[in-house]
Amino acid sequence: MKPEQFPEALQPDLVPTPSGELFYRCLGCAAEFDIRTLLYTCPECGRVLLIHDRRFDRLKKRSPEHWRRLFDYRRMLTIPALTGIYRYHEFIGPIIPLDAVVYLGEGHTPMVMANAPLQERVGMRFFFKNDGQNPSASFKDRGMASALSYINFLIRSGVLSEVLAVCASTGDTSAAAALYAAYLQPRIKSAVLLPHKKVTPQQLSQPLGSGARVYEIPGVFDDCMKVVEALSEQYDVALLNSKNAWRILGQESYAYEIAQAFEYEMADKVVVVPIGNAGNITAVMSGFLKFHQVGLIDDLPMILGVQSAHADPVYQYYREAETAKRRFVAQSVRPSVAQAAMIGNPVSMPRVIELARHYDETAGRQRVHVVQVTEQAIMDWQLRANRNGHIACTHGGECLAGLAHALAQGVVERQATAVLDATAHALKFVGFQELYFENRFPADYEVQPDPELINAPVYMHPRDLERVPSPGAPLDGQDLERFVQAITSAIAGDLDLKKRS
Ligand SMILES: N[C@@H](CCOP(=O)(O)O)C(=O)O
Repeated sequence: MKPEQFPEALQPDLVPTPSGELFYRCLGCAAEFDIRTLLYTCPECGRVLLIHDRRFDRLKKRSPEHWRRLFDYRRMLTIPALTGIYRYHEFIGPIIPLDAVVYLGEGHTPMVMANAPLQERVGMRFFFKNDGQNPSASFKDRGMASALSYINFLIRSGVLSEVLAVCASTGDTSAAAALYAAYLQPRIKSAVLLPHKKVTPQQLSQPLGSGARVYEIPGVFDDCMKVVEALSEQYDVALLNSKNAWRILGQESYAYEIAQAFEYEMADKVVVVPIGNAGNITAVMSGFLKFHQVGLIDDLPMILGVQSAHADPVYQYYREAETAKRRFVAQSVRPSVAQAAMIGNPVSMPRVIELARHYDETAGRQRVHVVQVTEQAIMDWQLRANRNGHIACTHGGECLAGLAHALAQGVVERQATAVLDATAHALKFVGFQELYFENRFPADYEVQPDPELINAPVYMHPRDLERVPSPGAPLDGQDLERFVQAITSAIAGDLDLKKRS
């Protein structure tokens, strides 16, 4: 639909133009900094930053009803820049002109309702939101679309000319960073740091394919992150991890899409996210808070963060019930099937502490919870979900394990409806499925396969078959007939099929 075909009352606001006054604010000392500089930490005290809009209150001048209609009608526009996360332009990056927006197909991922048997097994109604259906097959694309649109904007405004973008990654971030950088080459190039042998082959293939410079280093993600921080402090590079507050803005779109999908009725909703570097839970809380501030939603949904017992620093922090006694302690992580979240020192922890406090305060009760699950539960629930028609990765399994656990503990009510973040596509983590099916998990993962969930291919090669086809050597005539009949009978026997009369 063309803008002039939309209702008149919406037309002036349909296609957003740059507005607002963004600035960085330090979470430590509250110092404020110009948005036109690439900043990741406070130059004064070294703490992380968040981006605020000095003119945010202008958004309250439009009624909630007007916003809802605007977002709904924007769905019908055919302008590429408004097709992805920038449908929520005013909330995500109002200073970015639409011609600087980088859109590679991210956002608006499907919410798939669990089928009846799976809902019954878990004990409540829930959906997976499949962020594995983003272009690089994970939720990180939301944040990269935002961070790279911002860099593109700086290049177009003449603030920057060439950019080397760097990130540390357990796999997904590097895939997304390399993809978006490749789209903007030659002005932007990327280099990614991965912990050697702690990234799946599928994830490793992604930045390689996009042409990034890929470094593998000893240690775990936290070590890569330290090097990337040092690089960004000492050299002119653009850090693309979620330490970069522009990443958080883009990932807020996940919350906006959920609110829109439920017609903004959030009172009885639970949003379940796995926690690794903690950028995602930060963005989800921040997104819902912004929509609440302008009255787009009346209630804040419950946020349920989930961590594996092998990498659970955030869970350990919140385990202490008394706020004043809580102390964050960075952890040394153990091998985890939720490998993307194998992080002992999440860079967004200060943001989580601040936003969770604000979230609970705004809701007037505890609305942010963090639970811990076992590696066994993650694998079992992931496979169970996929057997019921989902494409959840291990982190989707982690969310489902967390939901089942929270339900059993009474943290989540049975009448609620949950949305689980399937953060990446199952195919990225298929190696863990293989280890499970072949019962080959190294002992430190602490995973034993449930025989009911194991599956393996059946090789059909009847012994009495003298000739079988092979590539370049097909069968024909009677040989082909014998082959087809022998395999048909063998499969029918295995499946216990009754012959048609
Ligand atoms: N799970 C992440 C770790 C880095 O997270 P980020 O959101 O801070 O970039 C990954 O995929 O690399």
